[in-house]
Amino acid sequence: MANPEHPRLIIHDFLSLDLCKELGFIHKSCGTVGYRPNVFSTTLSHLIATNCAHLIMPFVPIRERLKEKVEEFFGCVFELFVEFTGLISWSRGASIGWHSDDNRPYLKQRDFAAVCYLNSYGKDFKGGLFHFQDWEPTTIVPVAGDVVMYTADSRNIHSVDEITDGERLTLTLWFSRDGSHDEDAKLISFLSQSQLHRSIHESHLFLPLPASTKMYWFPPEQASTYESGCDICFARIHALGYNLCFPQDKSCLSALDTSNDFSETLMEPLRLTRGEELLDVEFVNILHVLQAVQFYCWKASELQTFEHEKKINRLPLSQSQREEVNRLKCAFLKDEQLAETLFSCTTRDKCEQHCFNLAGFSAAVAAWEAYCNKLGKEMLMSLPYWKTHQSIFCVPSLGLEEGTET
Ligand SMILES: O=C(O)CCC(=O)C(=O)O
Ligand SMILES: [Fe+2]
Repeated sequence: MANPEHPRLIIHDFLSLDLCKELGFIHKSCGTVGYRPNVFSTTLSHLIATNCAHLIMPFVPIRERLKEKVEEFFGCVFELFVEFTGLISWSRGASIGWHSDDNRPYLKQRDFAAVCYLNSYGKDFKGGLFHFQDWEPTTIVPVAGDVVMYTADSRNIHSVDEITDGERLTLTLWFSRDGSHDEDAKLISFLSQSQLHRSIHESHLFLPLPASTKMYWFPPEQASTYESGCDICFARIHALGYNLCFPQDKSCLSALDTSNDFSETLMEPLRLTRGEELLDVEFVNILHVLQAVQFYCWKASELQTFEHEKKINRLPLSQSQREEVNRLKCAFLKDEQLAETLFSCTTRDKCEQHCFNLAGFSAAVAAWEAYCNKLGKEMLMSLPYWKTHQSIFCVPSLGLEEGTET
């Protein structure tokens, strides 16, 4: 039963560690610059907009379980709508002072919040403790898998300490009693539009399509000049020990030299380099590269047994490729120190972040494709049911709830 003066609930191990890692993969390969300084976010509508609608599938059972739990605990069965779902990460320097989550006129529809911690204090980041102003518990130490639920009103004034190292990651949902703020209805309409020309019977490649380059440029206020800061996708790739260059037959160097609008070059085919070597595989754009390297990071230890036919070779970098790598770095990583501050964690073992073997990486590229195709199929099969019910849910006949936690 909720304490009527401060209705809140903390549940440990609500999400499995693998689910936390999967959502981490989605955020680190699809996120954009967020709404506050040093904050990055991935919304479901952004996933749809970047041709990654299939990546909303892992959220579906979690949203359902969270909504049920909130309804049950706060005593409002079958009353709530999900108003917002998003992955939110905070890097060094981010914090938030005392506030309630409905504290703006445009946020009044928010009745309840659920914050799921996807990584852990002390291991993945420092700082970032959550505090309630009144009543117990006064402090919550974020641990991967735990969730805190509370009413969005002034009975639950809270704050988050400044992050001092690493990247703190959460899945945050807000719930409303007001059906006109139902996120599902908007998402389904957007999804229907975006999937109009797709059919379940065709096999598809679910390749990401970057949004406006401004959404990936940090810090955002300097987006128009591109004179400082970095592209966050580029920075994340770099933080994992990789660099980029163009495919052989392509010379975009002139664009880098002369045009201010060089940012578009990351929307074009790219290849990966590591140290003095080129990995001989072509990606359609920077988001494609980022998904592959983040997937490898997520799954590295499980890929030994994955059977596939994608054998990637490595070649020594030529002098001109080396120059190209450096020029791309100069263009998209104007402030290398800043990128390091945002996306690497000094408490973390660097070897863990940087380990690489070619067979594992080749398997990851193939396994990523299989993963996307599986989710894509499930999404396309679910969509007609979602449209009919105007609600996003696990369609039982598809067995989608198999992978969920209990
Ligand atoms: O991430 C958290 O622990 C809480 C974040 C928060 O208070 C908010 O986004 O309003
Ligand atoms: Fe909050």
